[in-house]
Amino acid sequence: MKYRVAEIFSSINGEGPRAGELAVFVRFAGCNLQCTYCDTRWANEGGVSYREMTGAELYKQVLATGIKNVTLTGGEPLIQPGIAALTDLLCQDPALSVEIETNGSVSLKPFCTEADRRPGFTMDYKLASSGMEDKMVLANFEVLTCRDAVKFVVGDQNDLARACEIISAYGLIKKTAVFISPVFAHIAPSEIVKFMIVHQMEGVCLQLQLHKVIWDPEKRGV
Ligand SMILES: C[S@@+](CC[C@H](N)C(=O)[O-])C[C@H]1O[C@@H](n2cnc3c(N)ncnc32)[C@H](O)[C@@H]1O
Ligand SMILES: Nc1nc2[nH]cc(C(=O)O)c2c(=O)[nH]1
Ligand code: SF4
Ligand SMILES: [Mg+2]
Repeated sequence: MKYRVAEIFSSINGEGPRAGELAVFVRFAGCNLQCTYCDTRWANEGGVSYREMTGAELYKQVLATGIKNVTLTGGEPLIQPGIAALTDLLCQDPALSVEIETNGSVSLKPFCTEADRRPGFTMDYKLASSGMEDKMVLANFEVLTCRDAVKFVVGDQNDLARACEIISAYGLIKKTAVFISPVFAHIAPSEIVKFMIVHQMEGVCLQLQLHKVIWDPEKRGV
């Protein structure tokens, strides 16, 4: 089995439950969605250059970094054929902590098992401003646990109101970690905080993409 790898790099994780920690990123080529605001559109385009790598090659490269947190992202990692074999390979190593960034359109039921060792999922719930809300698999909320996270990337007040509604309707705070993050440069973080105060969004964590503060927001491989 070979995987289409658009880039591998070491950085600090700029998003999610392990924000600020060192992580090695594997970005797969290709996505099944087209979010209006996507900051990695280049990795989804037909002509993107990628390396075909086996699981063993990927594992070796991850080990060579000496970094213990591994983030599989994209593109959409869960549409890579044979992705479960790769997560099994990485997760059998007790020294590694594996996280998958996924877009909410793929069923997580086959992945969220009772197994001791499985990846943690950070699942986006795509809101109206992404143009992809109708693609969301709502049944995923039944299988996410405290090992996982749901992220709402909000572009406007309408998105904020919808995120608030979903969090409450599905009791997400009791089940899993919940993040709200602005579409970069589209909505002021202070507007989000104001909304959180007014709507008493206890247990929700505002998150800004750290790597876009540290480096040029357009820079790849960071
Ligand atoms: C590029 S996506 C790749 C993983 C997967 N396809 C997904 O959407 O979750 C990784 C994360 O970046 C976020 N993201 C993409 N473009 C963004 C932007 N312009 N501002 C803020 N977050 C963005 C996505 O919402 C997602 O949480
Ligand atoms: N530093 C850094 N952290 C990240 N966390 C999630 C990312 C992603 O694109 O999925 C990402 C990314 O692209 N860079
Ligand atoms: S699902 Fe993720 S990679 Fe795909 S278009 Fe949306 S943000 Fe970009
Ligand atoms: Mg990114």
